[in-house]
Formats: sequence, C-alpha cells, structure tokens
Amino acid sequence: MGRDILIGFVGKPSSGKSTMLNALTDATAKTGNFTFTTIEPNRAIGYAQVNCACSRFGLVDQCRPIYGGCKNGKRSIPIQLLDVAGLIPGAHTGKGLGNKFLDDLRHANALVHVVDVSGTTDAEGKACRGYDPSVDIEWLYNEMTAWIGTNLKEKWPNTRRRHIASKANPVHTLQSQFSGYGSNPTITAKVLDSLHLNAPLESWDEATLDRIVGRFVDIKFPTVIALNKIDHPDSDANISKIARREDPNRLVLASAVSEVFLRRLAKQGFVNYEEGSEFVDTIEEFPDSGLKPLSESLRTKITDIQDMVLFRHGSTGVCNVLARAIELLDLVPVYPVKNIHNFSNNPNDGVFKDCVLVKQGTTAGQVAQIVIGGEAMSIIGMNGNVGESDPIIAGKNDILSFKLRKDT
Ligand SMILES: Nc1nc2c(ncn2[C@@H]2O[C@H](COP(=O)(O)OP(=O)(O)OP(=O)(O)O)[C@@H](O)[C@H]2O)c(=O)[nH]1
Repeated sequence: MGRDILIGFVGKPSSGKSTMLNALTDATAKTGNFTFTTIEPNRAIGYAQVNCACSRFGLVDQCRPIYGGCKNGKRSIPIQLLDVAGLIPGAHTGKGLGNKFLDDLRHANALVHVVDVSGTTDAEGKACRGYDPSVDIEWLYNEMTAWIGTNLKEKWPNTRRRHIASKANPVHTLQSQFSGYGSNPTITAKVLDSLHLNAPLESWDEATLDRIVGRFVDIKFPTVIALNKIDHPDSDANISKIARREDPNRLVLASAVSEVFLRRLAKQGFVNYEEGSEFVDTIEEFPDSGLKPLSESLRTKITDIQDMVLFRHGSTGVCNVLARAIELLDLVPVYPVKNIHNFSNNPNDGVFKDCVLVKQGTTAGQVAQIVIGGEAMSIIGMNGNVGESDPIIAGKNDILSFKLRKDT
C-alpha cells in the first residue's frame, strides 16, 4: 500500500452513498492534481484528514502539499474512492448485477458500508418506516462470505487433491484460491495463524472453510460502518441498538446530506463552514463578515442541522469516515523531504510537500521503494541515518530524506 489506496463504498440503494461520495469528493482541499494512473468512471478522489507534521514544528503557515491540502495542521491526503452502487441482497447469486459489483470490490483495501440508520428504507431501498438497519450490517457480511465461500467450496475437492499431490503448504494452497480477491500470502497466512487450526488441510470440513472465509473477509476487507441520516428523528433508537452490538472502532455517525448542504451554503457565501467542524458562522453572529443574509427557511434549516447533528455529535461525521478507514487499515503518514533540516524540497517552496500513507510497521527501505521507486543509497531521519529495515514509527522517524544511489 502506498499511493494506491482504494476505499470501496457499498450499501443498499438509497442509503446515501452518492450523497456521501459527493461530500467527500468536493473538498475545498483540492489544490493539486493527483497523478493516479487512470481514474475509472466509478472511481473518484476523496480526501482523508490526518494531523500533519507541520503542526508539530509550528510550520502550519508554510505547509504546501503538492497533492490535497493542509489547513490549520489538518492535512487532506488524496485517496481513491470506488462507488459500488447497485449491490442488493442476493447479489452473490447474481441478483441485480450482483457479481459484477462484488468483483469490483476485490480491489478495495477497505470498505465503507453506508447504512441508512433512520430505518426509512427497506432491504431493497424502498421508502418505509421502522425498518431495522442492523439487518443491513449482517446482510453485507453474509453477502461477502457467501460469495467467496460458494466459490471456494465449489473448487475445494480439486484444490484438496492438488494440495495432497503437490505436498504444498496450506498458505500456498489457500492463497491460490484467495488471490482473486486481492489477497497476498501475508494476508492468507494471517488468516490461518489467527484461527489456530490443528487439523491438516486435507481434513478441513465445511464448517472450517466457513470459519476461514469469515476471517478472510474480516482481515482483507476492514469495514467502516457509516450510520448515515443521523439528522432523522427515528435514528437515535437504531443507533443505540447497533452501538450495543458492534465494535465501536468500526462505527461512524454521519449526516451526508447536512455536509453537502453546509458546503453548498459556504460556496454560495451564506456561511463560513470548515469541513469536519461543528461551527457554522452566519452574518447574524458576525455582522462584519461579509456573508450574505439568510432567508427564514435557510436559517431554520441551519438551526435544525445544528440541533440534530452538529451540537449533538460534534460534526456531520462525514470527514470521520475516511479518517476511520485509515485507522482500520493501520496506516500512518510519512513525509519524504529533500532537506531534513528545514523539511523543504526546494528553497521558497514551503514545507512537507509530499506525504504518503503506509502500513504501520513498513520499513524505511520499503518507503524508499514507494517514493523513489528503488533502493536509496542512504536514508536520513531527523536524528541521523535510518536503517533500511527500521520500521516507520509515527512522530519518531516519519520524516525521511532519501539519498539516491549514484547509479540511479
Ligand atoms: N435525512 C437524510 N437523508 C439523506 C442523507 N443522505 C442522503 N439522504 C437522502 O437519501 C436519498 C438517497 O440518497 P442517495 O445518495 O441517492 O443514495 P444512494 O445510496 O446513492 O442510492 P442509489 O444510487 O440508489 O444506490 C436521497 O433523497 C438523499 O437526499 C442524510 O444524511 N440524511
């Protein structure tokens, strides 16, 4: 993982995926063109917020990211978002355009499952009242495990025979089945290690295969559950119910429609609003701000959003969705710089121009591969030379200068 992180957005129809993607891709942080090789039609660039190194050194005013942006020490790092619209219950059996959407998901490093927590859309996205959204959370998981499990079990007799004949190790055999879902030997080994299976592969039964697939989905597709539509009065009871059952690290409360609305008002000059914050400034509170006066209906709508969302939850939650995905993926920002003493690349160019997200535990040598595409002659950190095999530790050796080999 490096500059190619892909977050897949899934959820039943009308859960609010498009609205959330709109909010995430419309960040005012868009100050540079990110050089992804190709952007396919169902992909977009979103921005994950992290605390930038510039704030550690009092250099907030001099921070000049080449991609994304940095405002008051909050850095927006571009990442690719994948819109997996159209996934409906029964997709693994080919319902809807089922398998195509599941296929798209294979490339994702993490998923965001957008759930309509107001309970005002049924399992297929039709308007209703009193639907239990916790069912949707199980639905996605079951859909994924059924999709992978069915394929694995279909091929298992042959896989098992080949395993016995070739005397392969279980990781190798299982990896040949999971590689199509974007797995690698490290992930496959992690799945098997975590299950502590004593029985040899040739005696694995269906229940064991189910456990393996379940763990594989957990590890390969870490999922943020974005409980959307928290502005709706029916949401509270559903949130409490889900919060009792789910891992809190995976849950984010959000109101995508509020975020889109506030950003639009800010663009039109009616309010000052900083994405991810709880503050909405209007001309009534700040008469000298130059903001436009609000109509009665706009004023009421802002007050509703403040009462139902901002004051209760601290923000619309939309920015937290990608930040949480980064956390689940265990990613840390690394800052490659030319000059380790002043953090710049060129004189008069500002500081911390580049930033790349890498998995916790990635070594400095691996970061060199990502940043300069090869081995570095030496890697310098703030406290002197850093070894190729030294793991990156956030806040300690996450600012690095790579000296190129003479022959590169
Ligand atoms: N109250 C409320 N409504 C929302 C929110 N987010 C989205 N909606 C509404 O929910 C409806 C569906 O939103 P979309 O963003 O189109 O949902 P989707 O998941 O992309 O739907 P499909 O394109 O059918 O897959 C629209 O009427 C949105 O305005 C929210 O945070 N609160």
